[in-house]
Amino acid sequence: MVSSSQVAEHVRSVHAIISRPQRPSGHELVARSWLRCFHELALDPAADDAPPPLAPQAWRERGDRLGEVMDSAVPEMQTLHRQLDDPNSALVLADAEGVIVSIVRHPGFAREASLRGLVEGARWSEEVQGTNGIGTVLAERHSLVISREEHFFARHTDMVCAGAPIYDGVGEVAAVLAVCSLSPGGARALRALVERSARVIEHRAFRARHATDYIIRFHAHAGRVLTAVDGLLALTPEGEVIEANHTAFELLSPDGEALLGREVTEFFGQSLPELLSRTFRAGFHPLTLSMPQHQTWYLLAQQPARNRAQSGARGDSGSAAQALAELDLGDLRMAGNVHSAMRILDRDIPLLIAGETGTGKEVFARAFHASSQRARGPFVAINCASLPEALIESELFGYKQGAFTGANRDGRRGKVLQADGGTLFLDEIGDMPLQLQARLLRVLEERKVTPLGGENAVPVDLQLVCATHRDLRAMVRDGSFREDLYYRLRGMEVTLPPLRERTDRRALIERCLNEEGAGRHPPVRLGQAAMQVLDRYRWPGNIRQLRYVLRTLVAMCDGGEITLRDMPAELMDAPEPMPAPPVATLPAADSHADVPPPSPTSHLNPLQSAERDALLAELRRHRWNIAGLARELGVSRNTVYRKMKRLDIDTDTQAGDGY
Ligand SMILES: Nc1ncnc2c1ncn2[C@@H]1O[C@H](COP(=O)(O)OP(=O)(O)OP(=O)(O)O)[C@@H](O)[C@H]1O
Repeated sequence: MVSSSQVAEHVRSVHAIISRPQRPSGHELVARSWLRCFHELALDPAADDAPPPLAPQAWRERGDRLGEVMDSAVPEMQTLHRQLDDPNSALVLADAEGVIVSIVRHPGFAREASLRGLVEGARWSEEVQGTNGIGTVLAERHSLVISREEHFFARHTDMVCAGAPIYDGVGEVAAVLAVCSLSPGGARALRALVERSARVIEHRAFRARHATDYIIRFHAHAGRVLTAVDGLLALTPEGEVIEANHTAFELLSPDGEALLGREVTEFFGQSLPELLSRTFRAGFHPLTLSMPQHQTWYLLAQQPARNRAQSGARGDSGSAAQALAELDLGDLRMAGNVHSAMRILDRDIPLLIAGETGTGKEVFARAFHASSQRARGPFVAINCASLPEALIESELFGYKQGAFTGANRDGRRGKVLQADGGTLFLDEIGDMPLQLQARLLRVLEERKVTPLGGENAVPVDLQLVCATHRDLRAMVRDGSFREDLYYRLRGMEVTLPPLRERTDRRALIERCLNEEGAGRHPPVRLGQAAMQVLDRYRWPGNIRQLRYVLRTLVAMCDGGEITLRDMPAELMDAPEPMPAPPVATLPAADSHADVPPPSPTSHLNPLQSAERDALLAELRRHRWNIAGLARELGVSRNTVYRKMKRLDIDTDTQAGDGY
């Protein structure tokens, strides 16, 4: 806590700044806030008490009023909290009046947090808490960091607080996401992380709120379309703007001119139906629109994720299509796939999922089913590659009693009929024998099944989803797959990217780790260097292999953290480094803070760089005591020196480190 001499010192510096006519440049924002606190709000910097927090019912109601923002914030806050990995911090969501409605913190920080008023129901507006990373964000309407002595109240001067606004669809601040930390360092990085998470929350909330509206996603930079920082417009079927996200306001209305209620043609020179059909023809890749004033927009028009009738019928407005949406972790191609699949939900169009083994084709099929109106019906999966050819037919179409020798006496319904009212998932469809392809085609065309040995065709109503890792088009060309069936199956085709090409790999690794480590106390985390190795590995077995590796790591992990030393040798010795991903995932809002300086070690391959980072981290942990590190690793000092040499770590590096 802050001592009385520090309080006196702080009060003196507050008075010095607010009474000075000329304020030091670079601190205008803080000085402005101090002036507000002192003159307009008549606050005393030495005051050391705050009003009690609101009663639980009152702050819970405020949280409920945030609706989709609250729903989207909860999982994102958990992810950010894990990423920050700071036991002395609290991550909070406050409403537009600065009242904390949700908080995530380490259990060990609970007492410190409540001593500082970082509890649900506490109000952190400037009126109550002076200059701070929540109230000052509300006053200034942009993300910022309030660091230690920049707080108005002396009682907060041992804290760093970074906050970012979350906007609603009409350009107003709906909430603030903030992290308050007692740990030293990293304020700029904190701000970038909080800002990015705020954008993710805002984006998800916007899309959930407008699941039944037409959406335009756009940006002036091609790489930002379909990320959490693109512009979003929600439109009526006539193409009128209903709501816009903050980026859209910034891009289309930089001077604050009206945006809502205007027609989309005014901005992009084309009507909504034109944009929709061009997007469709472009295979759901962003269009390039060159405007007369030399402005170029990259844009994608999307149909409603759900139609209104469906949303009513499901009666779970927020969560429909959720299972599919959850597969979108930021990779451009996955986002496109999810979007394409959403478009055909409940429209009786077969889905064909292509992709290497282990890329999540079955997971995608299940999510498609779970997001549809058939979610309560059966999901029936059959792997055409794992069944003997002779059995596929009876497995699929069933048989009447006594149809063939060895058949069950009572007959069998077959998978197709079992899937009635639900989804039939035919995995490895490329392995289906030609003669059965003809039968399947007939079922799809007639929507009726005749079991083996039976006479009467039984009507069936199902959604068909097929998957393959083969090149079906080539199979059609060489005659091993029926062309008519191929076109019948691929009403919509999505290709899942291999893990090594996904730009959201880290998020996916985090997600799989959470699932594999569910229920572990303390939760298992990945150290930075270990994450880097996983991120850069080639993953020939894709997500399936990733899950096996994580499962083993979790099982073997004694403490709470998986480190480089726990990594299996095949990952460390991988011969080929990962190629750089094709597009950036989420450009951080504070992009300057994130641009790394040119590396003196750029001749190292990514795996070597990961090794270098890990060794550097270990050296720092040992304050560059090589003998100590060697002892801990159980190797000779010479081995450490050799490794340092090979990885370009020398005493200059140490000097740059400040040791
Ligand atoms: N988005 C995801 N999040 C978490 N785990 C996933 C995801 N996608 C796939 N997985 C995991 O990866 C593994 C492989 O997934 P799945 O069986 O769907 O792949 P597949 O492409 O159908 O494989 P195959 O072609 O070999 O049948 C499973 O353990 C699954 O849980």
